[in-house]
Amino acid sequence: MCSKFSVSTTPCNYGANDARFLQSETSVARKRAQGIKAHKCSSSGAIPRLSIKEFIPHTDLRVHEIVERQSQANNLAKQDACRRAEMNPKLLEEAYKRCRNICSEYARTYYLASLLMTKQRQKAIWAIYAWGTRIDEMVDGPNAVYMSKSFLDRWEERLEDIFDGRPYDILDAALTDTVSNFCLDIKSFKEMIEGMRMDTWKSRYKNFQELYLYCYYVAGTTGIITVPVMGIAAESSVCAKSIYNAAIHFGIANQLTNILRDVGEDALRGRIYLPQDELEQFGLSDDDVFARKVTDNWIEFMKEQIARARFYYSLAEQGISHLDKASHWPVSTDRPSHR
Ligand SMILES: CC(C)=CCC/C(C)=C/CC/C(C)=C/CC/C(C)=C/[C@@H]1[C@@H](COP(=O)(O)OP(=O)(O)O)[C@]1(C)CC/C=C(\C)CC/C=C(\C)CCC=C(C)C
Repeated sequence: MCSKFSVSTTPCNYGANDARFLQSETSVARKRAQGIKAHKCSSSGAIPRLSIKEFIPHTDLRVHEIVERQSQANNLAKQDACRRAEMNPKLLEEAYKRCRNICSEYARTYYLASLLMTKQRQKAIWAIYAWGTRIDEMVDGPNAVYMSKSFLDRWEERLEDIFDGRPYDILDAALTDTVSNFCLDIKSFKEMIEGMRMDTWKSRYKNFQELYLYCYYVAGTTGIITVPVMGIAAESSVCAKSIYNAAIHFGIANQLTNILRDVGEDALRGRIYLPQDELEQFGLSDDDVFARKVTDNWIEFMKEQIARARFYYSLAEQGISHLDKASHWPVSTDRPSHR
């Protein structure tokens, strides 16, 4: 039984609560815009303002379609028609133990957050993390030079097998169990692989729209995958789509934070995950990034990028209160407390 899968079936014909939810998103945007003061650049006069408060509509990302699919899975769960993977309990115990070890070793913060969750949810987070970080390592890790299209194609085949109840290895077995426990949909996992594919051919982002799409693929998808695990509060009256949108924003905020944290490390691999047009507006170029010189322009540029990441955290914030109560604390601890 997929009893933990609790996507609200509230239709998305925006009611009063949704209107309030969306309205407050725009008022956060407005406040954010007011909060950014014009400042002077030491070398070239006034520093440009970036449109960090601009919404990137999710229309093209087919979030609606994903929410629909998850809701259908939920209905299957209610009829107990969800495909169950039968696996040896001892093997599963070992599988989750290994996923837990990976999560605690590679992602201390996420791991600590997971310890605040119910047992079934924490196991799911470990399995999702272990799967995601393995592809991330293939694309970003020391063996990334050997990465090829066929490798990722193979990973996608393995994903299909996970969802068909035929895991390839013991870590995949944990994910097979998780996707059947929570009736997760395969689409967002496939999109995450798509984001990893982008990493194999793209190392520059013309503007924020392009970077946003990348962040959606690699991290927004994590938000979508995690919502059914965290559960939507039974008493929540906003439509599921707004909660999924908040979860996407949460993933994007986390990814933007990672990008800003790792600028130097990424540059060593020839990658710059910063909008090229915005670098240019601040009088900066790829060479400045590679030179790792902290100039006044760089500091001002980074301040704007940090403000944008915070903006996405603020968009995500309200969504947290619509999750199952037991998930509020663990998810809240997973974002920076300093605003
Ligand atoms: C609550 C909780 C602890 C959830 C975490 C689950 C998780 C972290 C899964 C990540 C899976 C993963 C590794 C995917 C590969 C793609 C990738 C690298 C994504 C980046 C994660 C950073 O991981 P790490 O720091 O190990 O990466 P580096 O080694 O530094 O490259 C991401 C930044 C994505 C993180 C995404 C989230 C934290 C979103 C979680 C969403 C929710 C909990 C839903 C919240 C719901 C609402 C309504 C707000």
